[in-house]
Amino acid sequence: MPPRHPEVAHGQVGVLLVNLGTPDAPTPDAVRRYLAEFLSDPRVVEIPAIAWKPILHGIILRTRPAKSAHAYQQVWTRDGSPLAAITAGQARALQERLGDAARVDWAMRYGNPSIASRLQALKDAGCDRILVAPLYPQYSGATTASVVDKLGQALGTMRWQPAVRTLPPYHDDEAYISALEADVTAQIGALDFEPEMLLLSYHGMPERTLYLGDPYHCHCRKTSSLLAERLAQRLPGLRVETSFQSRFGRAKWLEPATETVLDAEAKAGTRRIAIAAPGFSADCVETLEELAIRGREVFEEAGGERLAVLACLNDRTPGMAMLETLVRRELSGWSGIAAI
Ligand SMILES: C=CC1=C(C)c2cc3[nH]c(cc4nc(cc5[nH]c(cc1n2)c(C)c5CCC(=O)O)C(CCC(=O)O)=C4C)c(C)c3C=C
Ligand SMILES: [Fe+2]
Ligand SMILES: [Fe+2]
Repeated sequence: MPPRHPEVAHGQVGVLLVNLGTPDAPTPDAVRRYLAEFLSDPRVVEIPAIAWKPILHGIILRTRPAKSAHAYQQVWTRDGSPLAAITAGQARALQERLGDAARVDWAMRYGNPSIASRLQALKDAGCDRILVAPLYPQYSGATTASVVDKLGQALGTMRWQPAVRTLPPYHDDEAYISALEADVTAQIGALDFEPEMLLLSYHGMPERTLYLGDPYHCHCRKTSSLLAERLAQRLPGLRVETSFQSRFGRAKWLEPATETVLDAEAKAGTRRIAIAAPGFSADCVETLEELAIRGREVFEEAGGERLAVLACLNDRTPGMAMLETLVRRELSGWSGIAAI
């Protein structure tokens, strides 16, 4: 084969947005495939494989897919899984904002489209400098680090690698806090009732990870305190609390649990609550089903009257302006792209 280097496109900058991943269809089979990959990641379940595999294949993958498929069916859209549809929308919106400065694509850590396939696609399109942006504001080993692990594996198969850098966590970034402040304030202002309390619900993690040095819990708390400080000016009198949702498995998870707070607040007389999920860049089964359907049931059964589950930043203006700022900052210095 003659050398093909001179003909190969190069000199472009790429941006790869990465989120968690989602099943290809809301069916038990597709959910089983997705969960098998997700829950085999040692960053997610930190139990030695020899002990975990029999539990995963013997119990979890026999029982959970049907239950989870039911949850996915309730939130599935014409464009597929909300998480995938919104992430694709974020990539389109960011491409519009960046224009010729960079080529934007998106991938999922588990399932499709894979990090390896979109990394290669960017490389084939001439991107020899690529920013990989895990869309997790708060760092955790199970999310941010797992994306970087998978990126490393993909690079390990490439003869001619692009130069890469990764977006750092942005839990306390001025651009992120301002986007949340603007978005939450606007959404609460548009409600037909006045909430007594704003609950900031983050995805949970096993509590043990906190003692092992994972900064996730501290990052969540920091986001909450920075946002609460801003909201105290904009919405005085609104009580802001933090909780952790989506408990999985038997170990102790970060507390307080979102469900427990909704139940206890209603029983203590709180009638009107708004929930925001600042740790999720895009609405997904965890916000649309767990919070907006099951959370509402818990709150109403305990005597609560109004529950508003606010939308995530998604691909609307405040969130996209934030992403543009974060990405331009990382790209500045690459091909003369200016930071803003
Ligand atoms: C935003 C940060 C997330 C952290 C931290 C996280 C940790 C974590 N998750 C599980 C188990 C499950 N998570 C599931 C769904 C899910 N998780 C996140 C994000 C974080 N997870 C998102 C965005 C989603 C939604 C995916 C979608 O398709 O919409 C699920 C699957 C759904 C279900 O069966 O309930 C599981 C399982 C663990 C064990 C963990 C930390 C160790
Ligand atoms: Fe999760
Ligand atoms: Fe969940």
